[in-house]
Amino acid sequence: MSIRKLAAGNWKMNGLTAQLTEAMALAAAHPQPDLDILICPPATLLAPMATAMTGTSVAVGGQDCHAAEKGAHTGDISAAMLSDAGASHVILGHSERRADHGESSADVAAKTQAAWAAGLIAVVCLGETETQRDAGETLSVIGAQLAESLPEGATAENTVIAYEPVWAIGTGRTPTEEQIAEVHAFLRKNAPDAGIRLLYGGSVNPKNAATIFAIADVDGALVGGASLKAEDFGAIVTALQNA
Ligand SMILES: O=C(CO)COP(=O)(O)O
Repeated sequence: MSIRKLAAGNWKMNGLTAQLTEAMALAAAHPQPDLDILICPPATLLAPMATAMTGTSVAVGGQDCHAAEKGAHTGDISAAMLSDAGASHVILGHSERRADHGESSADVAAKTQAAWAAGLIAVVCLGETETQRDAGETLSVIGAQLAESLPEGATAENTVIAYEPVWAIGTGRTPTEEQIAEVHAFLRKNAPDAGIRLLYGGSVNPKNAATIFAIADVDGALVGGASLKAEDFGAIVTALQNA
């Protein structure tokens, strides 16, 4: 089975209007890529970025949504609102949200349902902490997160899974190729649909991208810091295209 690759950027809490030019430069540099490109900017930039990316190769996504359709949830954003602003995807269960906002895998599953109901593709994040890896618990942690974060009905069309070891995020440290291969093989075998795209995330940069993309069952990347600059993210897109 051939799986279409996905280069996804997570801008996290970075980016003002002036940085829309980075997305525009990325789109201009990759007019007809043989893969999917996604940028998930902060919510404030969703609508203007979606407008700027209309007719380009770059899709736009949110970084979180509420599990409820609407209502009295000050400061939150519903999946329908993301879609209305031009998003096609939403990142859910990022470790920063699990840590900063106490999100459980059950919360992530409820948000995933909400995303699907609004027609969004859910990019569901999983990953072990360094303590868990050191204790030899990586696959059991990933297995539990996978089972509990994905509701019934996950398919290659509505879901992407991102493996992001917590200790590799923003640290410049990456797992060994064997460690990434082991988790991705586990995810391929245990995901509800073998066609679900499996992204690796955590300190991906233009220098290590080609090595990471050569690993079996890595269908792309979820890139943080290096997705903020068109030049860096563009080099990662090119590495994925050439993998
Ligand atoms: O958390 C990440 C993407 O969601 C990875 O972040 P960095 O690429 O900055 O390590």
